Amino acid sequence: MTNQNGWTKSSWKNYTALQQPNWPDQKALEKVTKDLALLPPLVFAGEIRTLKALLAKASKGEAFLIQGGDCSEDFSQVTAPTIRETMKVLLQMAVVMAYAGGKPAIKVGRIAGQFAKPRSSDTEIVDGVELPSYRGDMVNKSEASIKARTPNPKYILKGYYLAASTLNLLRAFTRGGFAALHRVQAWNQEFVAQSPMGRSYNRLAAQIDQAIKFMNTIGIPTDIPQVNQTQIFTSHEALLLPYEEALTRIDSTTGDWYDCSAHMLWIGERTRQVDGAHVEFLRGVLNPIGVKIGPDHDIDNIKQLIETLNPENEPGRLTLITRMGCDNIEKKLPALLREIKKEGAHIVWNCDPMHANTYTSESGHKTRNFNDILTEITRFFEIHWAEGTIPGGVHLEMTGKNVTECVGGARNIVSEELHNRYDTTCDPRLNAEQSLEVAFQIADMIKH
Ligand SMILES: O=C[C@H](O)[C@H](O)COP(=O)(O)O
Ligand SMILES: C=C(OP(=O)(O)O)C(=O)O
Ligand SMILES: [Mn+2]
Repeated sequence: MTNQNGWTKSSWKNYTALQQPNWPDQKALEKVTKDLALLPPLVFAGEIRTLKALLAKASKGEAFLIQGGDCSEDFSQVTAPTIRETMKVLLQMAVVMAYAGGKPAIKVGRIAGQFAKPRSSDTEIVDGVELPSYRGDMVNKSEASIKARTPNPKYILKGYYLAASTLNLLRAFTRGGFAALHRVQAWNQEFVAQSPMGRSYNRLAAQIDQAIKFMNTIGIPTDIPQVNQTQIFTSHEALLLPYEEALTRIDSTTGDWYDCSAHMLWIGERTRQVDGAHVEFLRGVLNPIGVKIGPDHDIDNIKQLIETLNPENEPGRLTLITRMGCDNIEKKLPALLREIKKEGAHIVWNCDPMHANTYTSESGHKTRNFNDILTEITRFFEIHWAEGTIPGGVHLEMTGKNVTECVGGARNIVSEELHNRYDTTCDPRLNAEQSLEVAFQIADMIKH
């Protein structure tokens, strides 16, 4: 079935798709995608439209987007504690934005499907042996052996089921009372509570608690969805196009196409070619779409991407996720903002302060420095203020766990400590305390 300009859910196949795994068994891949196409969608189109409406507010400065989660979700970490702790940090960050920053936060996880990774190189050398690179748990395993690194399409199906169970738990927590504002104090984790950030958070939580008690005292009902419930949306990089196609469905209520693998999908820095398969695929679904933009972008090319992905200039449809690096952002972002502003395009400008601030420590760990991350965020805000554009959100690699993957922060993790709890299978994440610290800093800026 075709919609505008020859798009179908398979038309991407006529274009070049970069960063696809070398599946050894094409027949097995086809079988998996056929099976997937018969399985239920993971999200409902109505929820996707709700997110788009919220993002339209972020594009006007009336809300702030917090998008965050693992670089690469790990199948073995799809457990209740891991999901709960990541969700708690997102809730904490959102409450800090809303209470200290005075702006409602839109919570979007890199969760329930962030299982496929683009890599700089097809192979890597581990202990002198050349192996295919790890490309995410939906593709191969991170262990260093030829067998583990061979792409296997059955992992796609496993990823679908794990995404479904993650979403199920998120819905239960956010709708079933766990995320109620009465419990704002309980979201602080033990290892964070004793830290400077944890103490600031506790003070803020106590004030919210008092406000709710006061409302109860004077007879304002607090047993209402605005207090009792919340919504966490899902997102991932739409990299594995056979998976995305299989979950792309017509919404029976409107007749429109949606990619029902997640509420929001983004296109990575490495796959955003205007004439590439990823752009072709995403232009035809009505979800909110993100595009990563690194320091080597060409402004005319970004204009073409905007025209292709959002020809109607619909607010909330397009989020541009800039990841320039703390040293490059002042050179690169102002001209981009100025030129796109001239076009009158409605954009949610989102700051990814992680991906251009990565380096390898002496110990051999891929890491990021907390100060570089904060510097990129601060400059992002300052540049937007100077250009008269709107800083709409932040995109973080983070976890609720007490990992030691990024150096710095209030506890000043040093590079010698990275090996203590370095659990990521791909890029280094902020831990719960470092994430909360970022939230307080942002809250200060969104009050502006
Ligand atoms: O998360 C993103 C990418 O997969 C990652 O940054 C690329 O890393 P690499 O250069 O180690 O392949
Ligand atoms: C691969 C990623 O980012 P980018 O496309 O910006 O490099 C990512 O977000 O993990
Ligand atoms: Mn990453």
